[in-house]
Amino acid sequence: MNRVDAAIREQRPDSLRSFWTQSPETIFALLRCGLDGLATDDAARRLTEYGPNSDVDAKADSLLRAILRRLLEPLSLILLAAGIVSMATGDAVGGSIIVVILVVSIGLDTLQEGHAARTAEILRRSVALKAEVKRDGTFREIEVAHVVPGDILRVRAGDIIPADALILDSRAFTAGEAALTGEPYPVEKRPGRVAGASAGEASNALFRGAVAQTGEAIALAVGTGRNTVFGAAASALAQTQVPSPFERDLHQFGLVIARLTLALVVLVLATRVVFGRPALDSLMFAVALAVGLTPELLPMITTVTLARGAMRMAARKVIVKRLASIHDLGAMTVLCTDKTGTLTSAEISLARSLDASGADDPRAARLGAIAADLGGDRGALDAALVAGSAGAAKGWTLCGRQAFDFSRRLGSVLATGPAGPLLIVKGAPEAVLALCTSQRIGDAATPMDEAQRALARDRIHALALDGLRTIAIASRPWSGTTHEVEAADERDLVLEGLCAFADPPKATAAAAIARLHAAGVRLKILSGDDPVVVRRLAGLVGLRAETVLSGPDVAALSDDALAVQVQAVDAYGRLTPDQKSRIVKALQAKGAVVGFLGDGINDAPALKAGDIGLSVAGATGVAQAAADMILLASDLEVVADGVQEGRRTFVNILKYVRMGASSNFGNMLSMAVASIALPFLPMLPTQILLNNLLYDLSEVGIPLDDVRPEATQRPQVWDIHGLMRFAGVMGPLSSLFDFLTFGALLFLFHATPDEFRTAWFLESMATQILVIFIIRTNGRPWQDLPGPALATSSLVALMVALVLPFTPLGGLFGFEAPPPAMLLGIAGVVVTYLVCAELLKPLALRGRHRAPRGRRRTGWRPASPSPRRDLRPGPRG
Ligand SMILES: Nc1ncnc2c1ncn2[C@@H]1O[C@H](COP(=O)(O)OP(=O)(O)OP(=O)(O)O)[C@@H](O)[C@H]1O
Ligand SMILES: [Mg+2]
Repeated sequence: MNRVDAAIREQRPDSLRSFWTQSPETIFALLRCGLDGLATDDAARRLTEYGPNSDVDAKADSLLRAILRRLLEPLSLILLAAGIVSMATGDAVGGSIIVVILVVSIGLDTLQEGHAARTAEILRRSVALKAEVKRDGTFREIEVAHVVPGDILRVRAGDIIPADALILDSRAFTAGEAALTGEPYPVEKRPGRVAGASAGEASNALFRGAVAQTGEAIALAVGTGRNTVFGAAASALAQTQVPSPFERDLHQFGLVIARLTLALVVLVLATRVVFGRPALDSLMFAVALAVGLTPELLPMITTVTLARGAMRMAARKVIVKRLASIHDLGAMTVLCTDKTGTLTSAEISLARSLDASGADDPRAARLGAIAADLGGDRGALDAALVAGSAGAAKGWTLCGRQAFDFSRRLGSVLATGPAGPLLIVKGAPEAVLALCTSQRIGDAATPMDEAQRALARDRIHALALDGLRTIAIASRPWSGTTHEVEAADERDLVLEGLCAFADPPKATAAAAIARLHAAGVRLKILSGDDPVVVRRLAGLVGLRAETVLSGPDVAALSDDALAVQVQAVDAYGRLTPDQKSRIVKALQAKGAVVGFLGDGINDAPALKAGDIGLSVAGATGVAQAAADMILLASDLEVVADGVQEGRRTFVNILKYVRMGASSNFGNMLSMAVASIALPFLPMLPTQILLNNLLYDLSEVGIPLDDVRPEATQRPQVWDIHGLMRFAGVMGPLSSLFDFLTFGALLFLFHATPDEFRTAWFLESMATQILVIFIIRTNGRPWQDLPGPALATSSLVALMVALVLPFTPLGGLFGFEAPPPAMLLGIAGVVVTYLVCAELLKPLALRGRHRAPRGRRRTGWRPASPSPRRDLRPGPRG
């Protein structure tokens, strides 16, 4: 890949370094292209020449590399070395067994994980962002990765800029480059040569990774992939993902186990060496012990479980971009959503057009349509305006524009029509009313005073009560020469009237909200729309709607006060983009796991702030880029389905973690103690490795295991204290039975070392594997049987473990068949252990005192959405 990079750099004419100082003609010549864009075959050729417009797939793990990565882990290296040493020192069989076991484990792991990761990647690609480029003379959408230098791009508000490009034409275009240049405010971009060589001065250039905030631009792609001014930094920034709470917790868990393992192994090794036991044997034993203790399947189990979760979610129309977010979705306790498109249908329609006195008059809608057609955004409102007055913009030309701004909630267009240039302002009614000094009634414009403004507000209120959302249209005849519109031009306006839109709730919304609520997820509406419209909708879909906080209310509250308010209020209106993310943070401050569902540029900050960002296919690029998951159908039903899948996935990961933390750890702990107490090794290193391999094999079915619906009823939160409690009960229980086995073997059956090891191997395998059936469920094992995959993997592993010692192959591992009486004794221990484990399980799961308050307050027990529910015992699943 580096070679390709270097080759591109060589080919790239130096003058393209600061391409914005060049004229378009020069660059057209350099890149051998033109205004009409590229032909398909030319583009394909350039794609091979310049490489894909993406960051070099450094992470694409080849099979070989995946194997090497595992082999180069310290434990594997030690094992490999140990195997080679024993082969060299005469124990050819022992040595090769170690090597074979190592190879099989790594192979199993690599295959499983590789396959899972690939399927997840394919799904993720299916929602990759698109770019609009001119190919064979017409604009079409292609994958961002296929954009090449020489392409003519069209970027519009809400897009992520796909490549470094020189602007050829623009309309009220501004770009947000904060992540690249540090400039906090959107900068205006327009054609025209620039002399300055610094990127900050390049007002005629677009940079890959920046965000198109407003307007529209046509530009010539100059640099793609890493070969851009901000290079890899741009895309790295765009994709920076702080590890999710779940990933951090898993990592933490791995660290705890690793430390314990290290301490134990060093202790065993030191003690044995001090007591003069053979050094190589002791080292091998210690290493085998370490292998046995390491939850080495954890990465595989989580990846496979999450990837399977992603596949199941895809079948339910949710595409997962960040795998770990599946768990976060299952943990979600509050879902914030914007209104249009999720709670209401995306197709808003124009219902009425009124003049300033409230009489029906098409003029307001017609002017709105002209503004929307000539200089609108891609939002639903503008689409409805254009559709509502077909052909209104005929005969009008655009002269200037002030793009719609979500903080000011208005935008304007300067257009020349039959009667000369006219400034048309449209936006949220209160924002536009504040700028009007007169109003049009019929054909006459009369002055507007405070009383008339109040009348207009009453009219808007009445429309809102009917469920109609309104925007206001105002105008001002333009005198003098036309130029780009500035905010200062939006004064002394004539109120033309109101456009009212029908935006009825989706038929499915109320049921989906009820379903989410039953699953412990509260819904909150965070809208930029009129609080009255929001209140009405909230009532219709079954949310608490007595109080609706509006943007100014929110602005007046301190962070602490807001954190209190958000607990009780479910509906918010007239929020700015920043207020949306402020509310998300306020909810998080009180321990909620917050999801945000939105589709607009105005939703991007909140999508980033939320623990899980959800967007929809067809949403603006920034929203999709900021989201962790993309819904293929914009419907809350889909979210509810996804929540179920997220929890299901988590329950399965937890099964493995619980097993590792209790049964496996308990067994290895007894092994360590026995190795110090006994005059001989309690199990040979090869036997421990075999034990570990078979145990891993038995758990391979966990990602595919069934989960009972009860187990996914409440949000699932990782809880390290709960896990410790579980391990604290189940671990010692397992060790206790191990010691009973030792005692019986030594003092009752007077076992020889080989018989001892074999008998203990059998006991250890049987208890470790069979206890899966108990630990995997919070209910009774016989009422909640495992899925076929887990049943098969565990029973096959168990069969191999139970049969192998009695076959000729068993001799190679140093096994010696124990006498029947001893076998019977072992069977008795196993059965008693399983019964005790089942009896003690409720204790391990419940614990006597409450876990501390806060984010991770409960474990596999459900998190309670309200304090009242806290008092009830969690359902058992
Ligand atoms: N294209 C537009 N033209 C005029 N006014 C607009 C336009 N887009 C938005 N507005 C005004 O700004 C307000 C906020 O915008 P918008 O409704 O898109 O925000 P939102 O938070 O995404 O709301 P929603 O929850 O409905 O999706 C609107 O209620 C409307 O008054
Ligand atoms: Mg919206």
